[in-house]
Amino acid sequence: MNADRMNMGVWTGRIDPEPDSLRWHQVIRPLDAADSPGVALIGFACDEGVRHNQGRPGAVTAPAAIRKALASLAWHRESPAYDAGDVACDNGDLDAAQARLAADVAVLLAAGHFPVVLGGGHEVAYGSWQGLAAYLAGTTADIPRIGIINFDAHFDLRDPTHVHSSGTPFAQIAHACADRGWPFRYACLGVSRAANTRALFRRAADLDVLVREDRDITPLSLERIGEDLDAFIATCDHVYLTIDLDVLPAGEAPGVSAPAPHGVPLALLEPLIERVRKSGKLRLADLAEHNPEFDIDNRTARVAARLIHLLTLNG
Ligand SMILES: N=CN[C@@H](CCC(=O)O)C(=O)O
Ligand SMILES: [Mn+2]
Ligand SMILES: [Mn+2]
Repeated sequence: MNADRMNMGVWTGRIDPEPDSLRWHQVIRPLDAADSPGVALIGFACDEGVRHNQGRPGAVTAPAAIRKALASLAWHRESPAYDAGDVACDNGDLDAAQARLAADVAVLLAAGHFPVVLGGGHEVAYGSWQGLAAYLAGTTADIPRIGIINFDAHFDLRDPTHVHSSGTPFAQIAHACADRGWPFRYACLGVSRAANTRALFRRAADLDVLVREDRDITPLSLERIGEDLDAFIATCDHVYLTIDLDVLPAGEAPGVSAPAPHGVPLALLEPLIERVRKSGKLRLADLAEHNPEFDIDNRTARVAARLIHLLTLNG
């Protein structure tokens, strides 16, 4: 494993004296103590891509902030949870950091774990996806149909020709799929029309991306959008879920590089994420763009922790 920065000391919190009152910090163990498959958290302590994308750096400390928020949440799982430590971005070499994350994600998948990657800027996605791709390439002769479901205010489909950043991961994945002769199946939900240029909308259309804008995700449309998501998932063999926390309204997630004036509230996001989890095809998830420097009362870290709790509820 490339992840080395391990600090189990972050896993502390309240301890209730009554029985059956466990919290994450009392249950989670270091990965090297793993004896059976479970959830494996791995941090991507990197905001180099945010820097390359003219954003506000700070996401490098997000993995620790998210672990801290998760530590005190109630434990409702049956199978174990492990902390695999952090992959860091050394000497600003983003491509190398993504490759090291990918290698670790592939190892975790091969061991039967459900990896949840704690970004980091959204450049984490290129590392996460490469890990799933490497694992699948090594285990099946068939061409894998990977569905990427991104909850995000942004497409992150910028042209990666000149710079690799937090704004380019899905364009990089599209190129990687084309090189391999694999289909590129991408759904981006929560997109802000105001925050994405016409060029990006055109690229999304050219790539046949399933797009739902932030303002179109309402209590009334939720069921229909859920059905659209189910139909998308039905065309895929494996799902990679990536959640950019800037999809949430700025009031719910202030601690991000690019806070959303509109956003999609957690109350609408959760039922959609539940559908993804219940599909039985979810292999890998990550959370991106948390920036603790701009958080207010750990709101964003708490939302991230709650989403991890939701994603791992029935394991
Ligand atoms: N991962 C973030 N991507 C956004 C950032 C937008 C911004 O910084 O305003 C993007 O490139 O569009
Ligand atoms: Mn975003
Ligand atoms: Mn993003």
